[in-house]
Amino acid sequence: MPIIEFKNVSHNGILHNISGSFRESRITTFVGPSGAGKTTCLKMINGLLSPDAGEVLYRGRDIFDYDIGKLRKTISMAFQSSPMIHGTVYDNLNLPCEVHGEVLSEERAAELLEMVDMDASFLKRPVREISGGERSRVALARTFVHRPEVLLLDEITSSLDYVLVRDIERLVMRLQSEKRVTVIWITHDLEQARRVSHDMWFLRKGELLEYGPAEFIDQSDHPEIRAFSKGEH
Ligand SMILES: Nc1ncnc2c1ncn2[C@@H]1O[C@H](COP(=O)(O)OP(=O)(O)OP(=O)(O)O)[C@@H](O)[C@H]1O
Repeated sequence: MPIIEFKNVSHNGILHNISGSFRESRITTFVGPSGAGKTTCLKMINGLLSPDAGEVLYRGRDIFDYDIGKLRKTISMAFQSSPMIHGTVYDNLNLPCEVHGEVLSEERAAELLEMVDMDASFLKRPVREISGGERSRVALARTFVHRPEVLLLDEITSSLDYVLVRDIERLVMRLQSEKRVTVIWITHDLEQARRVSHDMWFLRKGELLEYGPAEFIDQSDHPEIRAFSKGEH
């Protein structure tokens, strides 16, 4: 059974009758031209938006049948430019706990940093003093606070230079394979999508033109996909 499934999902004139699924413990990237509805789709998966028609299923059940607070622990999200609050790295890692009236232990915080190859001395550092690459690592560590089953990543490398982009890609791939999480990742960068994807979803103008194992992006007969894969968009 797919871990997540869209069934005839439409939303606000932005998404049109989307039906498709995501395999568990895989990296699926959302690709397609700007304005295609990628972010809108991602927000449907953790209940930030709801369909006007159709349903989004998590392990076979409509996501709105779940307690939405619990669901957001299971399905965690990181956005473009890694929004951070003022304060220390610890304060930022603690944020998802604070939202749920919990407190993150120092030990767990150190463990989370270790997962992203940072040492515990960073916990007391103000975030304004850390580098862009370290910020991205902290943002990624933060998505793991509640031991999620699914990570939703929206353009997490778009503000980084090429070397750091590759570092973060390797990190996500390592964490995905170690923790067996399901990753759903929006990227504007088709080369990045080719490097990291097991599967892809190709969206255009709110329609899902094709999805499945990533190779289709270079083998599709669909003229729109062929043009996109050759950079003609
Ligand atoms: N709250 C909203 N109200 C009305 N239109 C919206 C809203 N949010 C997004 N849109 C529109 O819906 C379309 C899809 O937006 P979305 O952000 O999902 O696309 P995207 O594929 O993620 O785009 P990009 O790659 O540029 O980030 C766009 O035309 C956008 O302007």
